Amino acid sequence: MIVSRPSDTGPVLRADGVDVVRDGNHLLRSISLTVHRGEHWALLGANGAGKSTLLNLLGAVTHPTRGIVEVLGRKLGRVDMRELRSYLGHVNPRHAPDVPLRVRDVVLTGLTNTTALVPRWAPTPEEVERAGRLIGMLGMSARSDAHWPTLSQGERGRTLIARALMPQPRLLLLDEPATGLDLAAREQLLSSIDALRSRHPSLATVLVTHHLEELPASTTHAMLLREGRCLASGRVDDVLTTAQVSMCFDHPVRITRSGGRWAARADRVLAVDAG
Ligand SMILES: Nc1ncnc2c1ncn2[C@@H]1O[C@H](COP(=O)(O)OP(=O)(O)OP(=O)(O)O)[C@@H](O)[C@H]1O
Repeated sequence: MIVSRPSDTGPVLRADGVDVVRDGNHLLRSISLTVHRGEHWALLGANGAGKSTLLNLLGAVTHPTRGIVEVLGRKLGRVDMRELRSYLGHVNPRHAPDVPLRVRDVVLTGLTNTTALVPRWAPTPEEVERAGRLIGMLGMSARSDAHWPTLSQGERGRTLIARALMPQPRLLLLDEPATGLDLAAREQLLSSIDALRSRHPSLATVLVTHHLEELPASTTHAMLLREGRCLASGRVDDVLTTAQVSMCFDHPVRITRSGGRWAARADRVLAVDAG
């Protein structure tokens, strides 16, 4: 079992020949992926493609059935998963505090990885200051005294990212962070993610989404999943092509990139041909 902080060198994540089988169903087949410092990966695929299953492996939540997964240089199966999880930030949009905490207290619970403030635990002045800086970076300073139930969904999302960053993780996992956000809230969130990445150049991130419009411009790499298999993986401009994304979603779409961001439009000519 590990007792020391994971090493700061080598790949942040490595999966090699990973299969996940649950109740006789193959949820992932032969998945391999290496994520280095400073890389920002997008995991894309249709409903049920296996994105959350893969993110749960990368977040040291579950074990693979076959193959190797190394998180921060530690091989799953040989480590204390709970301890390993304390070294990475995992933003789960379904997270909810047990009690109606204020934004800055929700962010501080990132240090204890709990849903409430731990009794008789107190953050250091440096930790309080860091929480304030992260709240500012995520554009939430004006709301830092607001209580969780009064926050909009977009404000909750940004609060949870600040919370996940409190332990100064080398790896941040984002599970559909823009789902349910209106246009302005989505754009604020994506700008915050871009700002975060440029201020922390050695941070690695993996972001799951169904929608190319929800990818921050700072995305560097992508993996397309279809029915549990990797269809394409590598540098983002090599992966997010019209042909590959159409195959991934089993629907003809045309992919464009402008101002760093992506858009997918149904390709009517191909759709008619396909029909
Ligand atoms: N414990 C389980 N036992 C059997 N099947 C499961 C189990 N967990 C997930 N699945 C199935 O595995 C497939 C992949 O699920 P997963 O949640 O990883 O997909 P996803 O790409 O994240 O989908 P979505 O975009 O809808 O969230 C789905 O068909 C799901 O129903």
